[in-house]
Amino acid sequence: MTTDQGQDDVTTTKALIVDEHAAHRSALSQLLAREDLHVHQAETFESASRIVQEDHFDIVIVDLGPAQPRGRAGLLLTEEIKKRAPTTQIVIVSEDQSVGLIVEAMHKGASDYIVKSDAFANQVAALVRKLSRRQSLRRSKIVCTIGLATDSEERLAQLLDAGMDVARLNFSHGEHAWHRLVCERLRRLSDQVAIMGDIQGPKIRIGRMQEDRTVFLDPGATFVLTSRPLEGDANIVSLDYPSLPQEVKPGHDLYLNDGLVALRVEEVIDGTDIVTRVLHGGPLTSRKGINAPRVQLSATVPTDKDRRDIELAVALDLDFLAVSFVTGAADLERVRGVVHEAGGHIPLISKIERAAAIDNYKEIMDASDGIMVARGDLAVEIPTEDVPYHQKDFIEQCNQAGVPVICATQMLESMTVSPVPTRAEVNDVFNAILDGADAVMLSAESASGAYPIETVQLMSRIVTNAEASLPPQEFDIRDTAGTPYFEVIGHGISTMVRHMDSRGDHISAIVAITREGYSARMLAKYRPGVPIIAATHDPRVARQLMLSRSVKPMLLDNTLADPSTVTQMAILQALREGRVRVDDIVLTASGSSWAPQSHTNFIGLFAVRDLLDSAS
Ligand SMILES: Nc1ncnc2c1ncn2[C@@H]1O[C@H](COP(=O)(O)OP(=O)(O)OP(=O)(O)O)[C@@H](O)[C@H]1O
Ligand SMILES: CC(=O)C(=O)O
Repeated sequence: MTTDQGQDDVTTTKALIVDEHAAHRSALSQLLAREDLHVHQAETFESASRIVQEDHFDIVIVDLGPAQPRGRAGLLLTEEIKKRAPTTQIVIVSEDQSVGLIVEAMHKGASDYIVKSDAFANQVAALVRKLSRRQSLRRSKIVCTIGLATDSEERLAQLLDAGMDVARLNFSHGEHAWHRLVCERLRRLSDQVAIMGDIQGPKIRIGRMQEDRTVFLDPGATFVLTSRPLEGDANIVSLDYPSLPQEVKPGHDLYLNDGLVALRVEEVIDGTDIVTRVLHGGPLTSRKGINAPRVQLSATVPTDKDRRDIELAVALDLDFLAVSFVTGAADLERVRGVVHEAGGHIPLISKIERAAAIDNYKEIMDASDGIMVARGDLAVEIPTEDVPYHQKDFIEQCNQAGVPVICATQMLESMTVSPVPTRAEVNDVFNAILDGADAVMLSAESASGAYPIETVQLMSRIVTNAEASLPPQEFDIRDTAGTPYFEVIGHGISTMVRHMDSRGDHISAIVAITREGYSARMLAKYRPGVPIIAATHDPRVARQLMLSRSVKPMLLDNTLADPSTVTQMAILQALREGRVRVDDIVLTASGSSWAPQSHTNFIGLFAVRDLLDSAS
């Protein structure tokens, strides 16, 4: 049986089910078809062996059957497929839960082993969904703004397959019901994707144009911004910030639509209407933003709207909250207060988009859980040619401090209308990774563009290429002077990776056991140049690590145990999930059971094979 042939290349994962029971095959096929997989079936190992010689499968599910020697034949099939197609993921299903058989299956190359129970078909389907989002080699992260172009379940699934790590919901657009719906869809599709809410802050926007038309402002024309409610046209439009007429003065310049349109204030009439002259004309649509760089605005973050949006963010248990128009640490203090009042705890990402934020950058960074270089507004608030210098400087300071940093806006802007970006845009994404950004972000490209999936796929390829050009150790190992003494562990692990490399013994991953995510971030700060598998029991911590470069969160499927057992279980789980291989050498970082209050204080060095041998 084959599902609908997909229209594009993001829905072509192929799976083969090998099971002697027709009823089991058909039940599982139906479940997998819902995951948009192309599903084939084989009744016997012999027919499966023939099918895999003729066709490539991404995933093969092998039911070992009730007893030996059938099980043995299934393991031989596993070995044969792995030899022929090493990238094929094999899931073994069996009633036999003996450790010896499980270990042997892993040795033969199985990615996972599911013990048959009443719910096994659902378990297999969930695992296959996970495996089909192929383990990406990319270490830096991709943030996608969700909008009307991508809010369907189908599109969201395609964004995930294409490489979205964090979904951004911009509270400047859309009703609460819409944000709630998108969140529910995302959570249904993935327990790993992080969701970031973005509060508007004291951003001034124009109101609606009549029938949401696009109007054109001609240079030299008069244009009025009014606090009176009305539907806009090419002569006048309303404002969503009623005190602006009191706060501007003749001679002030106002920029609309990310600076595409510039207006000079001539006079204010009746305390409500700002009469302006159009300096640079251009198109204008409903709800576009206004920047007033020289105006001392009285509004601060959080606004009343922000408070309502924060309550929603807490109710939806969002993983990050981006805070617009931050000017100092006090703004973050107030936002944090509102988050706590609403009964939540959400890491805050400060958006750097005001001139004042540049002056107060250090205090903002120290008070933030992450930084976003929000180049859209920043390039209007300060001279556009000054932005690249600040981008590099902010990223460098974040890297030094171990604070995750996102580079945002217009990264592949031309792909909103074209399947091919400009050469300069490709360079921009590449260079942001060389600068050291943990994540790169898409705005209109993924929210309202014509090619959202293609844009994410391309961004992922550019990022992977950029990472390949980085030196194996991204930095000269940083000094730990001035940091807490336990950060020496992060420094030490990075040094060990480098030393092992110089001997020709490559470390393939660091497995870090992390309760609150701190140790994984601390390891990432020293940019060891290999994936950090952050093993945690807390799904929220796992999602909040999605923003940090090199950190690959892994939700532990075992229950709490002492730290050394958790480390062993974590390596075995990483092996089952295809994150490490049998021949790999891994470093581990964890706490100890006899100093449970301490931070990470144990480093381990393991050959994965030894661990398997001792478990058998
Ligand atoms: N929830 C949404 N619904 C509809 N369109 C959206 C949504 N989110 C974003 N968009 C569209 O994508 C464009 C770019 O998204 P982005 O989040 O950068 O918004 P913005 O309005 O430019 O700004 P800001 O980030 O300053 O709030 C928006 O101008 C809007 O047209
Ligand atoms: C992302 C955003 O808000 C900006 O670039 O202005």
